Amino acid sequence: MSRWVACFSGALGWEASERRYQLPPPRRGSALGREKTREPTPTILGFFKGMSFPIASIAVVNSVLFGVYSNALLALTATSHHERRLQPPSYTHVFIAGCTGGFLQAYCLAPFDLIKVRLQNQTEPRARQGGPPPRYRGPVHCAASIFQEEGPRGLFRGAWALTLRDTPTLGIYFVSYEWLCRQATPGGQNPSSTTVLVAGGFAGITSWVTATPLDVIKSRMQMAGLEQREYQGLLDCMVSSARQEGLGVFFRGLTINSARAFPVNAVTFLSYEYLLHLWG
Ligand SMILES: C[N+](C)(C)CCCC[C@H](N)C(=O)O
Repeated sequence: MSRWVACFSGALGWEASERRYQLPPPRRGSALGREKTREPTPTILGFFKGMSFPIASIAVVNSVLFGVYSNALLALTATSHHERRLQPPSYTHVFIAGCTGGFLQAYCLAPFDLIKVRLQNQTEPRARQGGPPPRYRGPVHCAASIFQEEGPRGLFRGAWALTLRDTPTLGIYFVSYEWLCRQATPGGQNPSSTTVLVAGGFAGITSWVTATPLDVIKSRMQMAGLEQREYQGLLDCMVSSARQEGLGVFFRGLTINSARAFPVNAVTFLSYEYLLHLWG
């Protein structure tokens, strides 16, 4: 039980905006014929658009990830968290446990992630006078509309790409974290808070670097239902994106993903370790 509770530490993670992944929007008419619409004044709040929902959902998702990971590691190694400092698990076991956690969390994450991507890509500003109302009024309305318009399976659009993105990369995530902690910690001792922060931060970067190509594809597939653009599947999305925009498309958002990954995952691992220590 304590292990699952500890996993709520993950509530600290959230994901950056997805707008960067989409194709550039079509130009709106020439300078002469351009409509005079009043754009709302940009505010700092724009950076937090659509964030309340991911923050709430990430608690559930990270609980599943860290809960499955630590229980899978327990089943594989038969050693508790405390015993592991003296009998460290093999990297193969860490990788398998991480992949298991990644695989299961991807399915819980899929509908939340889809709603987040759709809301973040909604470009109609709420405040525009006389403009079209936003397609989705909020997360619940978004979920209900997807369900109605695209069916229950619509809520799992892009879930395959998400599973492919998260299964191996979360294995890499936990292996990097373990490896970095072991490098900086004398045998048999617990890693210091600084080590946990730095190792967690770099583990986040490593896993996002490896996940970014499939992250781009996943987001495009999730938007496809809305944009009336159908891809035949994952491979078709990859090939057509690469054809139209070159191979660089697979690394779109890499810098921002990595910059965000360091603090988020540093704090996630610190709270995970701290809570396990408290209740483990
Ligand atoms: C596997 N992938 C790279 C997608 C995520 C890995 C880190 C998970 C963390 N919650 C975060 O959002 O950074």
